[in-house]
Amino acid sequence: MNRFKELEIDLDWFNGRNVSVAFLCLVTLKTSHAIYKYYRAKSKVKVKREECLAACRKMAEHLTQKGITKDKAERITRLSITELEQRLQSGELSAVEVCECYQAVALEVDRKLNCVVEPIWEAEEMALERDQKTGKKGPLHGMPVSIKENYYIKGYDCTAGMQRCIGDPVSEDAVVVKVLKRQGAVPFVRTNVPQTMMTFECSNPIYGRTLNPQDTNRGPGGSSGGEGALIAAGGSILGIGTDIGGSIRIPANMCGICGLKPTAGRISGAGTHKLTKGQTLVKSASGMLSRDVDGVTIAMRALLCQYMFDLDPTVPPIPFREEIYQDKRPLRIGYYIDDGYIPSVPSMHRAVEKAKSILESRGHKLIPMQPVDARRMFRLFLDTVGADGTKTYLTCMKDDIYDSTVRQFFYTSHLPGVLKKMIGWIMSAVSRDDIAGYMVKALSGFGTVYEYWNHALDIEDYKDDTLALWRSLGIDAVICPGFAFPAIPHNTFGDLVGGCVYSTMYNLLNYPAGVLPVTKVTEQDIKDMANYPNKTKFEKNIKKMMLGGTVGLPCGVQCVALPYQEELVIRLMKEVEQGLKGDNS
Ligand SMILES: CCCCCCCC/C=C\CCCCCCCCCCCCCC(=O)NCCO
Repeated sequence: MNRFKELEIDLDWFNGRNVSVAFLCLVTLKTSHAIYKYYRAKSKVKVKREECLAACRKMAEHLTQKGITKDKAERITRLSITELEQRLQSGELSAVEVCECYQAVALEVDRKLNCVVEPIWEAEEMALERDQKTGKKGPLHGMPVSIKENYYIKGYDCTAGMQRCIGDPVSEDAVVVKVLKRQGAVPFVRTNVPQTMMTFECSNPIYGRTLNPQDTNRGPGGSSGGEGALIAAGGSILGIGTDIGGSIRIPANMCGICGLKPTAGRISGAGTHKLTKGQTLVKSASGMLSRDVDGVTIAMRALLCQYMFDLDPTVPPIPFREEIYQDKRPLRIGYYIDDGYIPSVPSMHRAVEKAKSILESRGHKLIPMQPVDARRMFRLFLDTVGADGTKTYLTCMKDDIYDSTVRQFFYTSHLPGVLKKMIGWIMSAVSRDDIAGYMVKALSGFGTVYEYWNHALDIEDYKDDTLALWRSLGIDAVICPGFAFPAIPHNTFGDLVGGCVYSTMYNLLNYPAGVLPVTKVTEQDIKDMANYPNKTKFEKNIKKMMLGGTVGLPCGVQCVALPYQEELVIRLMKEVEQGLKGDNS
C-alpha cells in the first residue's frame, strides 16, 4: 500500500511543466557540455600549433646564429642525391653542415607552404655523431631525411591531425626511423598530413593547410602532402611516407616528384599511427618520396637490411635485389590511359604515351590492356575502409574539430546506417554518379562478420582475376596514369574523390607501384578537354577543375609490378627517367 502511494507521488511529478523544465535543463546541459568540449579542443589545438610554430622560429634563429647563409644552403640543397651521397661518404661535406643547410631551407620553404610540422631538435646532435664516427660509414651516412608526421619519433606527439593525440608523446621511434638512423641518416623535420590521413588534400586543424609549390591555390595531394610540398620545393631530398589509397603516389603526381609505395609489409610499418591498423584487408604501406628515382633506390637499398628484419620479424627478409634492378632483359609491359571507369584527363594520357614510347625505344614490348573492372575494385576498396560503419574514425575524432576538407564525410558518417544506405541509393539514382552515392552507402559498413568475410572473398576474387589477366597477357609490369588528374584546388576533395581509383587499385591488389613526373599540362591539353566526357556529376567536376588554371602542373606516370617486385618497379621508373633526360644507356 505504502509503495503504491510513493508511486502515486512520483507520477504526480511528471506534469507538463516539470517535464518541460527537465527537458530544457537537459538540452542546456548537453549544449554547454558540447560548447565546453569544442572550446577545450580549440584551445588544445591552438596551444599545440603555437608550440610548433615557436619551435620552427627558435630553430630558424639558431641556424641564423650559426651563420648558415642562403647561398651556402642553396649550394648544398641543389646537389642531386647521388652527388650528396658521394660528398658525405668522402667527407667533402660534413653531416652537420648538410643538416643545418637542409633545416634552413626547409624552414624557409615552410614559411611559404606550411609543410613542416616541427623541426627534429636532436638532428644536429645526430649529425655530429655521424661526423665523429670512425670506421665504416652507413649507406645513408649524414643523409637528411624528412619524416611524415604519422611516424613515431621518440618524445614527439604523433597526431595524424587529430587533437585527441596531442600531449601524448610516443616512447619509441618507428622501426623505419630506427633503421634510417642505424644506416647513418639524419631525420631532421616532421611533415604535415591531412586530418585522419584518408584524404588527398593536406589540411588539419592543428597544423593548418599545406600548399602546392607549383600553385599555392592548390594542395600538394595527400596524405603525405607535407613531404610532397617540401621535397618539390627543395627543402628535403628524401622523405618517408605511408600509402593505403595513394598517399605517397598522389603527392608525387601532384607535386612533380617520385614516390614508391612498396608491397604492404615489405618495409616495416611498425610504429606508425594506429588509426587504420585494425582494418587488415587493405594495409597501409611504408614507402618513400624523393626528387628523383635514385632517391627511392638509395632508400630502398638502405632500409632492406638485416637490422629491419630483426626489429620487425613480420617483414620478409628479402634484401634489395640488384639483379632485378640492374637487369637489361626486355620486358612485356601492359599499359592503359583510362581504367574504363574514371576517365583520366588528356595530360595524363600524354604522360603515359610519352613513357610508353621511351620504353619502346629501349626495346620493351608495350601491350594495350584494361585493368579488371575498376568500378568493382573501387567499390571493394570503399566497402573495406568503411567496413565498421566508420566507428573507428568517429571514435578517434570524438570531440575534435572537423577540418573543412573532411567535414562533410564526418557529418554523413554520424547518420544511422539505414539512412546512409537510403541516401546513397537516392544519390546514385538521381545524379547518374555512382561514386558519391556509393561512398555514402559504404559509410554504413557491414552488418555481420559473415558479410565481412564474404567481402574479403570478393577481394580475393578480384586479385585472382587480375593475376589471371596479367598471366594471360604475359606481362611483367604495367604503366598507367599516376592519377586521374593533376593537383586540385583547396577544399575540392569531396568533389574529386573518385580520382583515387588510379591509386587505390594497387593498394587493394597490394602490388608495388611508383609514380614519377613525366610531363606538364599544356594549353593543347586544356583544348583537348573539350572531348572529355561530361555525363556524370563527377566528370563535370573534373572538367571544371581542369579548366580552372591547370597549365604547367606536373603529371606523373605510375609503374606497377607483381607483389614484392619493387626492384622491377624502380628499374622501370629509372628507365623512363633516363629516357626523359635523353639518356638511353
Ligand atoms: C567510404 C568509407 C570512408 C571511411 C572513412 C570515413 C572517415 C572520414 C574521413 C575522411 C573522409 C574521406 C573518406 C573517403 C575515403 C575514400 C577515399 C580514399 C582517398 C585516399 C587518400 C589517400 C589515403 C592514404 O593513402 N592514406 C595513408 C594512410 O597511411
